[in-house]
Amino acid sequence: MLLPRRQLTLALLKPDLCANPNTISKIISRITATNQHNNFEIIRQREILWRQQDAEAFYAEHRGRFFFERLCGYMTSGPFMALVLARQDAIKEWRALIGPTHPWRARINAPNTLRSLYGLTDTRNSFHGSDSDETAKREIEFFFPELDVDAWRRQEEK
Ligand SMILES: Nc1nc2c(ncn2[C@H]2C[C@H](O)[C@@H](COP(=O)(O)OP(=O)(O)OP(=O)(O)O)O2)c(=O)[nH]1
Ligand SMILES: Nc1ncnc2c1ncn2[C@@H]1O[C@H](COP(=O)(O)OP(=O)(O)O)[C@@H](O)[C@H]1O
Ligand SMILES: [Mg+2]
Repeated sequence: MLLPRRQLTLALLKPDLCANPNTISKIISRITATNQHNNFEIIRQREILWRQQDAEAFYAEHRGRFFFERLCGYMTSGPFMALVLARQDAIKEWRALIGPTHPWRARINAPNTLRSLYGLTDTRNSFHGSDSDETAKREIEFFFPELDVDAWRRQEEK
Protein backbone atom coordinates (compact mmCIF):
# COMPACT_ATOMS: atom_id res chain seq x y z
CA MET A 1 0.00 0.00 0.00
CA LEU A 2 1.44 3.35 -1.05
CA LEU A 3 2.04 5.60 1.98
CA PRO A 4 0.44 9.08 1.61
CA ARG A 5 2.94 11.65 0.33
CA ARG A 6 4.24 13.78 3.20
CA GLN A 7 4.76 17.57 3.16
CA LEU A 8 7.14 19.69 5.23
CA THR A 9 6.27 22.75 7.27
CA LEU A 10 8.20 25.05 9.59
CA ALA A 11 6.88 25.35 13.13
CA LEU A 12 8.07 27.82 15.77
CA LEU A 13 7.43 27.48 19.49
CA LYS A 14 7.87 31.13 20.39
CA PRO A 15 9.87 32.55 23.37
CA ASP A 16 6.97 32.71 25.87
CA LEU A 17 6.58 28.91 25.57
CA CYS A 18 10.29 28.19 25.86
CA ALA A 19 10.41 29.97 29.22
CA ASN A 20 8.79 26.80 30.64
CA PRO A 21 10.45 23.46 29.73
CA ASN A 22 7.42 21.47 30.99
CA THR A 23 5.24 23.27 28.46
CA ILE A 24 7.62 22.40 25.62
CA SER A 25 7.57 18.68 26.39
CA LYS A 26 3.76 18.70 26.61
CA ILE A 27 3.51 20.41 23.23
CA ILE A 28 6.09 18.10 21.60
CA SER A 29 4.14 15.03 22.78
CA ARG A 30 0.94 16.56 21.41
CA ILE A 31 2.68 17.22 18.03
CA THR A 32 3.92 13.65 17.72
CA ALA A 33 0.84 11.94 19.23
CA THR A 34 -0.14 9.14 16.88
CA ASN A 35 -3.73 9.92 16.11
CA GLN A 36 -5.51 10.95 12.95
CA HIS A 37 -5.14 14.69 13.74
CA ASN A 38 -1.50 15.02 14.68
CA ASN A 39 1.11 12.34 14.07
CA PHE A 40 3.72 14.79 12.79
CA GLU A 41 7.25 13.50 12.43
CA ILE A 42 9.89 15.95 13.72
CA ILE A 43 12.53 16.03 10.97
CA ARG A 44 14.67 18.80 12.58
CA GLN A 45 14.58 20.61 15.93
CA ARG A 46 16.85 23.46 17.05
CA GLU A 47 16.85 26.05 19.84
CA ILE A 48 17.31 29.54 18.36
CA LEU A 49 18.27 32.90 19.85
CA TRP A 50 17.67 35.74 17.38
CA ARG A 51 19.29 39.15 17.05
CA GLN A 52 17.07 42.04 15.91
CA GLN A 53 18.22 41.68 12.28
CA ASP A 54 17.24 37.99 12.21
CA ALA A 55 13.68 38.79 13.30
CA GLU A 56 13.42 41.66 10.80
CA ALA A 57 14.61 39.37 7.98
CA PHE A 58 12.26 36.51 8.81
CA TYR A 59 9.21 38.76 9.23
CA ALA A 60 10.16 41.17 6.38
CA GLU A 61 6.67 40.70 4.86
CA HIS A 62 5.24 42.53 7.89
CA ARG A 63 7.65 45.50 7.90
CA GLY A 64 5.57 48.69 8.23
CA ARG A 65 2.62 46.98 9.96
CA PHE A 66 1.79 48.63 13.30
CA PHE A 67 2.84 45.48 15.20
CA PHE A 68 6.20 44.89 13.39
CA GLU A 69 8.39 46.42 16.14
CA ARG A 70 6.59 44.62 18.98
CA LEU A 71 6.72 41.34 17.00
CA CYS A 72 10.51 41.64 16.55
CA GLY A 73 10.89 42.63 20.21
CA TYR A 74 8.93 39.55 21.26
CA MET A 75 10.83 37.19 18.98
CA THR A 76 14.22 38.45 20.24
CA SER A 77 13.15 38.42 23.91
CA GLY A 78 14.53 34.92 24.52
CA PRO A 79 15.31 31.51 23.04
CA PHE A 80 12.66 29.73 21.00
CA MET A 81 12.32 26.38 19.22
CA ALA A 82 12.33 25.85 15.44
CA LEU A 83 10.97 22.54 14.17
CA VAL A 84 10.58 21.00 10.72
CA LEU A 85 7.45 18.84 10.77
CA ALA A 86 6.46 16.21 8.20
CA ARG A 87 3.11 14.54 7.58
CA GLN A 88 0.41 14.45 4.88
CA ASP A 89 -0.87 18.06 4.42
CA ALA A 90 1.55 19.23 7.12
CA ILE A 91 1.09 22.95 6.34
CA LYS A 92 -2.70 22.88 6.62
CA GLU A 93 -2.78 20.41 9.53
CA TRP A 94 -0.21 22.36 11.60
CA ARG A 95 -2.05 25.64 11.07
CA ALA A 96 -5.30 23.85 12.04
CA LEU A 97 -3.63 22.56 15.22
CA ILE A 98 -2.24 25.98 16.23
CA GLY A 99 -5.46 27.81 15.34
CA PRO A 100 -6.15 31.45 14.34
CA THR A 101 -3.50 34.18 14.65
CA HIS A 102 -5.33 35.95 17.50
CA PRO A 103 -5.56 33.83 20.68
CA TRP A 104 -8.73 35.60 21.88
CA ARG A 105 -10.37 34.69 18.54
CA ALA A 106 -9.03 31.14 18.90
CA ARG A 107 -10.59 30.83 22.38
CA ILE A 108 -13.98 31.74 20.89
CA ASN A 109 -13.88 30.01 17.48
CA ALA A 110 -11.21 27.29 17.87
CA PRO A 111 -11.04 26.06 21.46
CA ASN A 112 -8.45 23.33 22.16
CA THR A 113 -6.13 24.69 19.44
CA LEU A 114 -2.63 25.43 20.70
CA ARG A 115 -2.96 29.23 20.43
CA SER A 116 -6.27 29.11 22.34
CA LEU A 117 -4.57 27.10 25.10
CA TYR A 118 -1.20 28.90 25.29
CA GLY A 119 -1.43 32.21 23.35
CA LEU A 120 -1.16 35.39 25.47
CA THR A 121 -1.88 38.36 23.16
CA ASP A 122 -2.15 38.95 19.41
CA THR A 123 1.59 39.45 19.17
CA ARG A 124 2.61 36.89 21.78
CA ASN A 125 0.56 34.12 20.23
CA SER A 126 3.15 31.42 21.00
CA PHE A 127 3.24 29.55 17.66
CA HIS A 128 4.13 30.03 14.00
CA GLY A 129 3.32 27.83 11.03
CA SER A 130 4.27 28.28 7.37
CA ASP A 131 1.33 29.33 5.21
CA SER A 132 2.29 27.78 1.83
CA ASP A 133 4.73 25.37 0.18
CA GLU A 134 6.83 28.29 -1.09
CA THR A 135 6.90 29.97 2.34
CA ALA A 136 7.72 26.63 3.99
CA LYS A 137 10.78 26.17 1.73
CA ARG A 138 12.01 29.72 2.50
CA GLU A 139 11.35 29.41 6.24
CA ILE A 140 12.84 25.91 6.62
CA GLU A 141 16.02 26.92 4.77
CA PHE A 142 16.16 30.13 6.87
CA PHE A 143 16.65 28.04 10.03
CA PHE A 144 18.11 24.84 8.55
CA PRO A 145 20.24 25.87 5.53
CA GLU A 146 21.71 22.38 5.48
CA LEU A 147 18.28 20.86 4.68
CA ASP A 148 17.66 20.83 0.89
CA VAL A 149 13.85 21.03 0.76
CA ASP A 150 13.65 20.41 -3.00
CA ALA A 151 15.77 17.25 -2.65
CA TRP A 152 13.57 16.08 0.24
CA ARG A 153 10.45 16.67 -1.86
CA ARG A 154 11.95 14.77 -4.83
CA GLN A 155 12.79 11.88 -2.52
CA GLU A 156 9.21 11.91 -1.21
CA GLU A 157 7.82 11.80 -4.78
CA LYS A 158 9.60 8.49 -5.51
N1 LIG B 1 -5.14 48.37 13.48
C1 LIG B 1 -4.48 48.56 14.63
N2 LIG B 1 -4.59 47.65 15.59
C2 LIG B 1 -3.88 47.87 16.72
C3 LIG B 1 -3.11 49.02 16.96
N3 LIG B 1 -2.54 48.94 18.20
C4 LIG B 1 -2.96 47.76 18.72
N4 LIG B 1 -3.75 47.13 17.82
C5 LIG B 1 -4.31 45.80 17.95
C6 LIG B 1 -3.14 44.83 18.08
C7 LIG B 1 -3.74 43.70 18.75
O1 LIG B 1 -4.39 42.89 17.76
C8 LIG B 1 -4.85 44.33 19.59
C9 LIG B 1 -4.47 44.39 21.03
O2 LIG B 1 -3.26 45.16 21.10
P1 LIG B 1 -2.30 44.74 22.26
O3 LIG B 1 -1.12 45.62 22.17
O4 LIG B 1 -3.03 44.62 23.53
O5 LIG B 1 -2.00 43.27 21.78
P2 LIG B 1 -0.61 42.77 21.37
O6 LIG B 1 -0.76 41.41 20.84
O7 LIG B 1 0.04 43.71 20.41
O8 LIG B 1 0.09 42.82 22.80
P3 LIG B 1 1.61 42.74 23.20
O9 LIG B 1 2.36 43.67 22.31
O10 LIG B 1 2.00 41.30 23.05
O11 LIG B 1 1.56 43.19 24.65
O12 LIG B 1 -5.05 45.67 19.12
C10 LIG B 1 -3.06 49.98 15.91
O13 LIG B 1 -2.41 51.02 16.04
N5 LIG B 1 -3.75 49.72 14.76
N1 LIG C 1 -3.10 42.36 14.65
C1 LIG C 1 -1.96 41.93 15.20
N2 LIG C 1 -1.58 42.43 16.38
C2 LIG C 1 -0.44 42.00 16.97
N3 LIG C 1 0.40 41.12 16.45
C3 LIG C 1 0.05 40.57 15.27
C4 LIG C 1 -1.13 40.95 14.58
N4 LIG C 1 -1.21 40.22 13.41
C5 LIG C 1 -0.10 39.44 13.38
N5 LIG C 1 0.66 39.62 14.49
C6 LIG C 1 1.92 38.95 14.82
O1 LIG C 1 2.65 38.73 13.60
C7 LIG C 1 2.82 37.31 13.40
C8 LIG C 1 2.74 37.01 11.92
O2 LIG C 1 1.48 37.45 11.45
P1 LIG C 1 0.68 36.57 10.37
O3 LIG C 1 1.62 35.93 9.42
O4 LIG C 1 -0.43 37.44 9.86
O5 LIG C 1 -0.03 35.45 11.32
P2 LIG C 1 0.32 33.89 11.45
O6 LIG C 1 1.48 33.81 12.40
O7 LIG C 1 -0.95 33.31 12.02
O8 LIG C 1 0.66 33.40 10.05
C9 LIG C 1 1.67 36.67 14.20
O9 LIG C 1 1.94 35.33 14.56
C10 LIG C 1 1.65 37.57 15.42
O10 LIG C 1 2.70 37.23 16.32
MG1 LIG D 1 1.98 34.10 8.78
